[in-house]
Amino acid sequence: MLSLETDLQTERDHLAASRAALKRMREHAEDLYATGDKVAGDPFAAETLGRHLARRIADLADNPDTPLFFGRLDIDEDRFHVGRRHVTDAAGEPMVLDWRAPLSRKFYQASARDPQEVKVRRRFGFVKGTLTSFEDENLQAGEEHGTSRILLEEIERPRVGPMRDIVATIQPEQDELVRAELDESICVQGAPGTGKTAVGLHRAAYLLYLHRERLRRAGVLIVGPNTAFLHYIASVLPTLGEVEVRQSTIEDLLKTPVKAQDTPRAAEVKQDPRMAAVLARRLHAKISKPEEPLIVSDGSYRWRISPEALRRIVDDVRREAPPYAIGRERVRARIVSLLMLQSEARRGDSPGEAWQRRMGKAAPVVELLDRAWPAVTPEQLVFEVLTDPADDLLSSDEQEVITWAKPPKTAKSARWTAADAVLVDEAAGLIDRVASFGHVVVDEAQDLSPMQARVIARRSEHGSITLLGDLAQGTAPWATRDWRDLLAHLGKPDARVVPLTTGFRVPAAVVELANRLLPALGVNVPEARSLRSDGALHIGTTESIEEETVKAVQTALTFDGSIGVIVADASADAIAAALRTNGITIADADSDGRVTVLPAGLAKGLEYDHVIVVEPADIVAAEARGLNRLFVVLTRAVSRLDVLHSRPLPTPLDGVS
Ligand SMILES: Nc1ncnc2c1ncn2[C@@H]1O[C@H](COP(=O)(O)OP(=O)(O)OP(=O)(O)O)[C@@H](O)[C@H]1O
Repeated sequence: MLSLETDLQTERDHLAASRAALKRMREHAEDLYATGDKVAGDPFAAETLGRHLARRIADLADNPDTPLFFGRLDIDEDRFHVGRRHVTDAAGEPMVLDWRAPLSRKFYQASARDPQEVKVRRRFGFVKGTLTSFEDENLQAGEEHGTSRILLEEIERPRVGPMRDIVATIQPEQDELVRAELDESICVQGAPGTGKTAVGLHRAAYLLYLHRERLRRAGVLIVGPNTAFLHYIASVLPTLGEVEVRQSTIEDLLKTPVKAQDTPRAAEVKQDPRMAAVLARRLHAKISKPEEPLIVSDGSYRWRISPEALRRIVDDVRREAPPYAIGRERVRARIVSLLMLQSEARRGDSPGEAWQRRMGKAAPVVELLDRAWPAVTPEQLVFEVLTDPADDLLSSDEQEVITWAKPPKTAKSARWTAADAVLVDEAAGLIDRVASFGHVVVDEAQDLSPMQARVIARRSEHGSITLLGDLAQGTAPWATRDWRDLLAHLGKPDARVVPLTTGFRVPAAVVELANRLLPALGVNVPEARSLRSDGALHIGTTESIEEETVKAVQTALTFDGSIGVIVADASADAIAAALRTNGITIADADSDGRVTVLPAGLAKGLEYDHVIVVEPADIVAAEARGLNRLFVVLTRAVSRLDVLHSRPLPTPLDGVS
């Protein structure tokens, strides 16, 4: 007992010393920042150094509630504390190792079967930033805790506020994915709550640590399903010291403002991959073979290029298949080259750059280009296709549903829909190059349409992707049923597909209930196995659904943590009103309350300690993939789930009580 207390005190001393060392590192960076413009040679260097130091200072911020280290490795006679960032003492000796350092990997991967030279692995328990306990595994003596108490406490803690990092408790199968190589694209098929989002965010942080310069230049992009979700995950990367990652929905990646709505049928046709071919064909149909010679004067001489030579140029460039606008410039450049050759032959010397530029812009050259390879904007191309979608790739019925109901006069006055915005992006990718990110993480990827997948493919052409999703949670009309199909649209057909099946969120009883839906969902995915045997499930029938919901929320408020009331989208306002009438504060943009009323359509990716699902039959009836939506909704609960219904439960849940 005495030795335990002594040990605890030694660790607390190390924590205090590490804090002091971190403070010293931060002060040093602040001093450098203050004198940066004196040491840097020129204003540009000063600016770069300034930005670097400002980032470094932000990196070194100490948050008293977030422990500086969470583990220790004893290897030979050395002890290494593992934490969120490197901390060194005044002599440069490590006091805390960053969790992403190569040596730290042993903290996550070592086991009694394969100790990897680790004698003892120690995990620390903290309460509000104070070190209160530790747990040792003497791996070389064959001692290993199946499921650590500290991990169980972490996953069973009440969830309030945004998502937190999981660095202290990353599991070996998650660690494999987090530390995959930068050039490897991976697809994670994970049942609800298996840590897909967590893995994706930690992989981004890991890659930024290992390939900082390369990725800072090319950028890292995280794509999530909606802004509520992005808000929920927004603080994970900053707590890991990474602030320069772009987080966006697919819609926000696109430049076109959305001002109109498609019918579901029109949206479905527009999101079909054949539309990519329709746009490409329409674009290339604009290219034509010159029939007339080009005759152009430079003020001193008149030059002539034969139709055959012009046709050869157009044919060659078409075969090289560059983006369309680059093709147009290539044709122009080759015409100017031919003119230069003629000029050299006649005058005996090479004309200068100004002459070349002038000839490239000469009216006859521009007229020829406008006929043979006319300039076009992405909006113009989509406008033309939606004005007259005649193409044998589409049935006449499909052509009809996507034709403008009220055709705008010009592309500029068009009111675009969300699916049109994707088509405009496709057209933009055909016309010009799109900048590629170094790495892209896509969450809830099962819902991407093929055309949306191509939006991502263009932005990750020279980078890798981490695709995260669950086929069982696909709710969009075009949601994929097979990862290979989606990976092909993403341009990464050979990516590894890895399953995750250990659930960290949803208690076993709730997983069991949700798994009853799986056979009816038409997808082939492994079932989840919950790590949590705690939790409570309650299914209640009632005459008055609103009254019962109010009662359930009042009971839920007697426990700790967040409460999510999930209802069919159309009933959300009525339920919120009933709760307010009964004096219950509901969280919204202006207030933080513990109770959220969530339309089922927005539940994806989120979690609440206590979930109250109101009238499952309505949630199922609201959309074509309503059963998949119910599967999502049922798996949001961390500790307790109430299912309230006045109508019969959907068939796969028949007989549960
Ligand atoms: N290794 C871990 N240690 C502690 N908590 C974990 C671990 N892995 C995941 N979690 C927690 O489990 C919960 C679910 O994780 P996450 O949201 O990443 O799962 P998901 O697979 O993306 O779920 P969904 O399918 O619902 O989108 C989160 O609260 C997360 O912090």
